[in-house]
Amino acid sequence: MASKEPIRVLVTGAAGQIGYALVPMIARGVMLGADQPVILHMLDIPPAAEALNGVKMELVDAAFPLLKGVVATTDVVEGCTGVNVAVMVGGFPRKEGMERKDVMSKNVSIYKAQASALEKHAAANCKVLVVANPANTNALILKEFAPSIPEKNISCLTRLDHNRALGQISERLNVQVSDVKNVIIWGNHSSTQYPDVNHATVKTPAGEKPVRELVADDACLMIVLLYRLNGEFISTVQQRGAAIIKARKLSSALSAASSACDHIRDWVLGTPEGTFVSMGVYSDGSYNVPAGLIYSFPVTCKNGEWTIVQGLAIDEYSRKKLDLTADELSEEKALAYSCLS
Ligand SMILES: NC(=O)C1=CN([C@@H]2O[C@H](COP(=O)(O)OP(=O)(O)OC[C@H]3O[C@@H](n4cnc5c(N)ncnc54)[C@H](O)[C@@H]3O)[C@@H](O)[C@H]2O)C=CC1
Ligand SMILES: O=C([O-])CC(=O)C(=O)O
Repeated sequence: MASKEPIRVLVTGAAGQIGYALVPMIARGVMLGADQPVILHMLDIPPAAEALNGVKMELVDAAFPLLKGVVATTDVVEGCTGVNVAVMVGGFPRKEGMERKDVMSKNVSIYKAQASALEKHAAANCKVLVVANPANTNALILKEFAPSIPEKNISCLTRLDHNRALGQISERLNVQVSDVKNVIIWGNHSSTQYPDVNHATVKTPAGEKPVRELVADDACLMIVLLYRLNGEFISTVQQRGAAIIKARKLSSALSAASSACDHIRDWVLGTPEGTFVSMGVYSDGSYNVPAGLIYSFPVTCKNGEWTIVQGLAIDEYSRKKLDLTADELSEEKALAYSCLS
């Protein structure tokens, strides 16, 4: 069988800690499939050039059969040229004493410049995933400054939060994580996100059961667990990033890299029948979320396109949570725009 044409994948911030976990996953076929050759484009800034070259040396040393080439560069045009998939991990982190506006203003200028480079030099129909925080708003800026890239092609990562929610349910109900599905992360990749289990199910010997029904199977456990699903469960997922930083003294990296692979794999190759995943995408007003925000929704993917899952019942408690995180995104949007003027 003739081998497939390589797909060019850009990773920005490739010399950083997520980059270091992500590039070997891509080179091994975790992101695009075990039969899909790839050419990696790794972009970072000049102070990281030597470290970036070290990562390139290790990629050569690992002799990945699917890896057909590596471009390691600090030149944004070279980095973006011809790429089919762009994973934007590079950004300006918040440092001690900095205000939110200072961080936003640095990231707005980075994402404005990279948007223009992608628009001019990436392959037609390039799919973009923004990982760097504030992920939703960086993606929105990228969309605004790359008007010729279809808005359907620009997304941000909330799959890590989605996977964290699956992991928490698996641990709490003592079931395999692969048997849990259809949790939803609504909104911002921040502590206002709403991890929603109302539509989640677990595969059991008796068929698929709603998580809430499973919990309710045991009347004694019901009150405790329902309380936890609406309280502790939500705050654990919302605060998981901070808990990892506390434990590792560094933010999540392997789980972020793995979730970025899940996000792109499902987007390109499709979600399994009956399964939805969470992606930060451009809101069209579904679920009365204001249009024009990059907001995390439940989606299914087919033929390289995502579609927001429609018609899910939203109770009063959930409605408030959906609105709260939308309000935060509207504020972030206004802050980002104020940095542009
Ligand atoms: N959406 C999500 O679920 C998650 C997002 N993050 C975010 O991902 C980002 C990266 O995290 P880490 O890899 O841990 O950070 P890191 O600091 O280890 O690496 C960031 C890299 O980006 C590079 N960089 C900075 N400005 C750049 C630019 N203009 N162009 C290209 N590269 C640039 C830096 O030189 C550095 O090598 C952070 O913003 C972090 O907050 C982290 C975990 C989860
Ligand atoms: O909180 C952070 O800085 C990293 C992050 O986004 C996460 O782990 O979800």
